Amino acid sequence: MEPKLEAADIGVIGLGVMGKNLALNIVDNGFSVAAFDLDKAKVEAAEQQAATEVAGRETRLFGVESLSQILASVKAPRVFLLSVPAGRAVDSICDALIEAGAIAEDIVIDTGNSLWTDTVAREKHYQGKLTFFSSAVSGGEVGARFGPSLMPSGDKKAWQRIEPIWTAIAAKVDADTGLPLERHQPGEVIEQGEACTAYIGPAGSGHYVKMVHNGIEYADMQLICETFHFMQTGLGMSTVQIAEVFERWNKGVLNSYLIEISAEVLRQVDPQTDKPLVDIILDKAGQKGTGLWTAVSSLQLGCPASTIAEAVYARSMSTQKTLRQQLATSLTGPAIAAVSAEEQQATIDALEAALYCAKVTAYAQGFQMIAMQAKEQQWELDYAAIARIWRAGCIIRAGFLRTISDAFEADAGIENLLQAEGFASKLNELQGQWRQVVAQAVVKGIPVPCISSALAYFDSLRCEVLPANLLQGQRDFFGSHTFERTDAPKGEFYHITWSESPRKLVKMS
Ligand SMILES: NC(=O)C1=CN([C@@H]2O[C@H](COP(=O)(O)OP(=O)(O)OC[C@H]3O[C@@H](n4cnc5c(N)ncnc54)[C@H](OP(=O)(O)O)[C@@H]3O)[C@@H](O)[C@H]2O)C=CC1
Ligand SMILES: O=C(CO)[C@H](O)[C@H](O)COP(=O)(O)O
Repeated sequence: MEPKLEAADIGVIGLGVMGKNLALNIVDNGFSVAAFDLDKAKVEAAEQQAATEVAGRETRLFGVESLSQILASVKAPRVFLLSVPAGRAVDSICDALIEAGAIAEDIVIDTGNSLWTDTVAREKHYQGKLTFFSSAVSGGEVGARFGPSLMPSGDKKAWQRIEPIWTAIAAKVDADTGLPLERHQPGEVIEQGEACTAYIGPAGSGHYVKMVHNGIEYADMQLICETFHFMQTGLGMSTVQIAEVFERWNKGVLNSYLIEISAEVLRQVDPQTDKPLVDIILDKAGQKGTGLWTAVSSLQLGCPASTIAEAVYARSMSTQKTLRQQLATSLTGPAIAAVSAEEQQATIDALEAALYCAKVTAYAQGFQMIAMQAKEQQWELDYAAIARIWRAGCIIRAGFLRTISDAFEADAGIENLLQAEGFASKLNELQGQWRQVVAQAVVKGIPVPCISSALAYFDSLRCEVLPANLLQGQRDFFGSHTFERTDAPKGEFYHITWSESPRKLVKMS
């Protein structure tokens, strides 16, 4: 590999699933790329693909053998895109770049799923040595190749420098319809439409937004899985019949990438056994941490995100396979009776309504978390823009993100999406079917942790008075923790002298 010094518009470091495809996407859009990976074979594969996949195209991707070579191969002011596993690899590359001669003006963009607090720390740590910038990416392999959703944050000058590349490679949506303008072929470019990227805010904010995106992704996926499980075990439907239901749902309010791919997965036959692939896939879910980080952050913020947290627990529960296998024989549940065709259809309709309502709660929880964190960190975020850049390219892209961006455009100050008229009226209308699904699941003994916790979230938000009054009484009883009164100003605290007789009310200072 002969480095072409001072030639490339950008250097890409890490040519795995995401890095290679982002590099090829950048090339499609007319920019030149110097590419590096620890694994030489990956560099050669990327070079080969860039050189051959579009007939007659001038090659704009060339590989380099070291970080020193990549530094020598990118036009100043230099920009480097990192696509490596979150954690130590990010720091080891930054440190090695500095040792190899990187300077403060060089921009290093971390596109991995890094923990947002690490990003905040890195921006500070590398100040004066290089410009550490971050841009979370969503869209998986195909998104990276043909148009991801990009969530950049950090130094504004760095953003001005990279914006043209980001705008070019991001997914696009039609400005009038809000629908994705998709491309599927190497070499294809979409210049019109709105790009699914927008400067999010100061360092860490983009990774926080991406983390919550993934939390919503966990919830969305688990909710779909619960409807699948209900149809399979409660309604006795085959995987192909359920795929047909998902295909129908994808044409309605549930229109989304995750519904679309769920239907495809259900239609897939295992090449080895000719059985539905889903029946062969072991029911133990993996996770890399972003959903868990979202759940932890919600607890730290005191922002209820129970639908998201239940989705993380559902993955953990799935991994307890041996325990479940043992208990499946000793813990009994109700027998599930066969249902009539009419009952089956009514239940499928109710499941569609329940899935829609529960999905809205996951987005409401996610957006409220982002707003609460923004307040704590003093980030000024544009929530409508965040919803807009999720309309295409990312894993949670869905028709209804337009309703979310419309809601924030109408009132940027809403605290929770359930305050938006469009969502409130829809959930009010559909809640009967949502309740029916949860009730039937309980009667039949089918676990629906996310759908049911979402309903509890909805019902809690509807409750003007929650039993936290009794709870405060309990706390005061055993620990003199005090309570506020409904008939006194907020911030005044009272205590009952529980162990005295007669008990007295004491106003605390
Ligand atoms: N896959 C996905 O759908 C998405 C992934 N992400 C995030 O993007 C990042 C990359 O993910 P993905 O592409 O899937 O991961 P991969 O494991 O496929 O790719 C990572 C690449 O980085 C290389 N690498 C690791 N350390 C170094 C280093 N020190 N110097 C140079 N190269 C290095 C690896 O090489 P080697 O294999 O030889 O170690 C590998 O080729 C992760 O943070 C991930 O969380 C974000 C959105 C979606
Ligand atoms: O960021 C992503 C999509 O938006 C990745 O696909 C994510 O890594 C998937 O997470 P997990 O492995 O925990 O399911």
